Amino acid sequence: MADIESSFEFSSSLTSSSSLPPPRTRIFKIIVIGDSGVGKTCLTYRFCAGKFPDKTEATIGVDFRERVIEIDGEKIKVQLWDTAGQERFRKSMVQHYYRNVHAVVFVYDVTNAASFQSLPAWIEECRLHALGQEVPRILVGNKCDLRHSAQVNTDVAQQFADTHSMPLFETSAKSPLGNDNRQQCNADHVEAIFLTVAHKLKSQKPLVLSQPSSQFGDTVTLKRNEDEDRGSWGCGCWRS
Ligand SMILES: Nc1nc2c(ncn2[C@@H]2O[C@H](COP(=O)(O)OP(=O)(O)OP(=O)(O)O)[C@@H](O)[C@H]2O)c(=O)[nH]1
Repeated sequence: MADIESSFEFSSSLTSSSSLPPPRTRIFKIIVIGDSGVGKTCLTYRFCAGKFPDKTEATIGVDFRERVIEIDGEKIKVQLWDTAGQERFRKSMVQHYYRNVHAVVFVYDVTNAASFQSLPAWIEECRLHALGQEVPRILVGNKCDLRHSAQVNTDVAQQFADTHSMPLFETSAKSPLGNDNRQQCNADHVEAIFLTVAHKLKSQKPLVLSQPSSQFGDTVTLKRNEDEDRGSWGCGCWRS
């Protein structure tokens, strides 16, 4: 079984002067994987910085971006790990990606059939690192602003997503009104996709403290109950 853990970060600035437990921020680690060039950097940048990046270069190893969001009054840090798609830039880092992962986002490029065909290999790589169906996973078809050049049919993608028990989201990290856009494409999905994952993670069963913190200011790790809910999303495919 995958090691599904949730980290809590304690605010050290508030710990010394008060006997009350310090405020804490749950951290959800979400890894974003898929072939090189499918738009992982652009998707994560869009969610964390709110815009499409001016220019990107191939990711080397891993980048991570964070954004704090509030759900039902609780502050949650969404940590997106943007992994390198190119094998030569992945080798040394792979072990680090897969530790303490709360959710996986698989990305393909709707204009690149090969990136869709690579998905089983990415799923297998996750499985080999103990990230199977018990970990929330979603499938994202990116670059739907280039729909006229699409090579991956939505129905085929949906079938694949169903087979692997994942919700499918087709979206664009780029503006829906970009030059190449002929059909309205809901880029707000980028926001909604990651928020959906965060809601899903937050709504999972309460956490049980498994490792006591010796000092406030440390990051402690909480482990989930063994019998937690598995894989039910209650949300379907979002298409533009
Ligand atoms: N039209 C369009 N182009 C996009 C979109 N998302 C990304 N791109 C472009 O696709 C190219 C690759 O994007 P990246 O985000 O760097 O791809 P990546 O998956 O992070 O690539 P690696 O770091 O090599 O794994 C860049 O030229 C982006 O501008 C999109 O939604 N629409």
